[in-house]
Amino acid sequence: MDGNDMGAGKCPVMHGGNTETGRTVMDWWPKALNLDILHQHDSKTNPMGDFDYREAVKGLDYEGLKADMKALLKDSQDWWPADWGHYGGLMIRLAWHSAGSYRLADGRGGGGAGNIRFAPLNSWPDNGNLDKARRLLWPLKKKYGNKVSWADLIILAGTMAYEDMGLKTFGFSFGRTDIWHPEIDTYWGAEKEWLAPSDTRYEDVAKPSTMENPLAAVQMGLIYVNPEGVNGQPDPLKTGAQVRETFARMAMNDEETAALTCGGHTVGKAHGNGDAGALGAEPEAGEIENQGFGWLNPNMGGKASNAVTSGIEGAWTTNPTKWDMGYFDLLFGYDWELTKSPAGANQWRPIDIKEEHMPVDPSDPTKRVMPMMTDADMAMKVDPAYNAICQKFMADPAYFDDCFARAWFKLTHRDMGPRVRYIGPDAPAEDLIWQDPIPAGATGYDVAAVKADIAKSGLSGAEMVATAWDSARTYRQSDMRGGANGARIRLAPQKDWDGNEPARLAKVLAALEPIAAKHGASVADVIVLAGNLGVEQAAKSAGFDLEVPFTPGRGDATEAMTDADSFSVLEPLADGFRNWQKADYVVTAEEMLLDRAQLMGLTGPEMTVLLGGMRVLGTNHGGTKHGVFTDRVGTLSTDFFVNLTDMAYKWVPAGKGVYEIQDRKSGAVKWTATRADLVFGSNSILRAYAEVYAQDDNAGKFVCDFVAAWTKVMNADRFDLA
Ligand code: HEM
Repeated sequence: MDGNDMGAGKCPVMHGGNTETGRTVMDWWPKALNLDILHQHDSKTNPMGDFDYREAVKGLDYEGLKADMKALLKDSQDWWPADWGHYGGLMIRLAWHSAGSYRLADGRGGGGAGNIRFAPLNSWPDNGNLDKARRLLWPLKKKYGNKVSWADLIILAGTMAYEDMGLKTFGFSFGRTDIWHPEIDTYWGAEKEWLAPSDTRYEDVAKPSTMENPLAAVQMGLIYVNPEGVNGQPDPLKTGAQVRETFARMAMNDEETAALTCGGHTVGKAHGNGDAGALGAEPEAGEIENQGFGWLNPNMGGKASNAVTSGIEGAWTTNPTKWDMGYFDLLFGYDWELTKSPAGANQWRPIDIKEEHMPVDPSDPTKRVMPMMTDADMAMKVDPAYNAICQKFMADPAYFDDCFARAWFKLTHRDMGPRVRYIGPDAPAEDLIWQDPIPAGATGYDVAAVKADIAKSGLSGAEMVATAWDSARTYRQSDMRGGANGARIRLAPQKDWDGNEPARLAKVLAALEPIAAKHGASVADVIVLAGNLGVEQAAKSAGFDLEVPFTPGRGDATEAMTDADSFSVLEPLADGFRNWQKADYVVTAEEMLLDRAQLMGLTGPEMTVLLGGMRVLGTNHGGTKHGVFTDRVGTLSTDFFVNLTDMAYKWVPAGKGVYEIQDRKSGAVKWTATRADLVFGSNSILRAYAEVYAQDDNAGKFVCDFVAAWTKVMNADRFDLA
């Protein structure tokens, strides 16, 4: 019998492969660790192979693309006609929704990778009709090809739209590399239903700060707030409070938030002139013949004014294709009353508006139509703090222009990391505090002499390794912040974080800072060099004479260059690698370990080898016994893996998150461990990795792999070398 012999009652179709996403082999155990988040964006899913986009874009005809973009914005297509013959509003919304998924808490989301091309973002209710915007851009993507990524093209489209409509922008950087499948590490919320009521993600929806972290949108499928009000109930004051919290979670203060909202709605319009219920499915659920288009509107009839997107209908200003002060003129020039759009959405209407203040119909310049405000726009007038900021903008339009231009630049560039990563002729040269600036460091000093002085400093190997690790571990690839470069570990707030053991840190810095000064090296370099020395000494006591690779040139940041508030989100609440944890976190130690490894850009084997190494180097927090798996602390041995897989021991729970490693025969407690340690024996994949390093023939491989992973962590933020 072969696979084609179908017995009675069996499915007549060959169906051997798991070809749908609805059920994966791991669905049986939804609580199992999702190690796949460490192995995304594999070269096998990338049609471009090892193509280096950030190099290729340097050969782009920048001015040609910008001119073509401005022409495209005004070239209305019959299949999706432009409002007033200008796609500016639509493209700005595309760029804003691309960038606006960024959240400060974990640095994930944002427009830096072109993820809006894929589900779920391509099908979020809030991203309605942005599929059209991307398809409109296709001719330019096709023409400029490999030299421009989708991610860059999308942000450029919004920025050129503003420029074309009259704003002097703050600049633009290329350099966003596309991904080729959706990120699987980003947590967008636990809801199973689009636009489920806000209450599911708040402890108390009346208190915006109680929204679940790291989320930054009030409902599943929205970019920020519900435009109709909290849970769809209009009340501008309450909506204003949610606007404040959601934008703060995107790293925006009140002034930036007001500038963005008012400047965002200075151009374009909302679409709700028809029956929202008539729209087809979102792109990911669409019929195959729709070719990736969603929200198909049977009543469009080739007319821009019939479009339905949010369900809200109308423009905010009299001249919606011009960068001007029109938003303030109408919002503050009239009183507003609640009304419903043709699609039934809650929105606000001006009372007794003068005919000449009404915008014209997007499809018919001879007809004037009502403008509108959303509940979030009304918040700009009703909320006292936003109102005061708007008064300042109205009194000084040049100030408003500058605030908006800077906030738009921050919105669209924040997740690109430091300024050294910017590419192209329009990248601004000014250092901005949110870029976490770091001055260039010295390279010409005598590295061997520095190391010799560190060796004489009296610091222990564990002290040196732990300090270098603490300095580097804040790095997150999600928005390329943190890391050892800048030596911000010696500044507030980092120097005072519990996890950095302030007393031990102060002692180590007091020993290393004079050495840095003596040799003209940065403290950042000397911290890493000390860690490398600690690793070399530990390898030597295991019988391996090696030198950890080192490249000088890190700089030292100052307090003035450090936005202390925005650094507080980088504080590790747990670090499974150092077996350190604050008692009251909700996810388990192994989940924290996995999350940190993903943010640091480590693979599963790298995470394994680093953890196993840290456990024998004696770097566990505060000298507690947890997680010391060896009788020869400070030797870079495979003891963690050997002991973990040794049947002479058994593992016994001994209180919250702590386990005793007992000798099976005598019952004596040999060591203690936490969940972050035990998962390397319990998870089937991690155990397979652990077994590799426990094998007799892999002690040398372990040391090599540890040094390679360590070097990767120490250099993760060296964008100056890229
Ligand atoms: C307070 C948060 C915000 C809310 C609740 C909000 C809500 C909305 C809604 C409901 C629409 C109508 C979509 C449609 O039906 O086509 C819209 C459109 C638009 N939004 Fe916002 N928005 C917010 C912030 C922003 C920001 C920060 C920007 C950019 C800086 C922006 C730029 C735009 C633009 C340009 C359009 C017009 C789109 C077009 O002409 O097709 N919005 N917004």
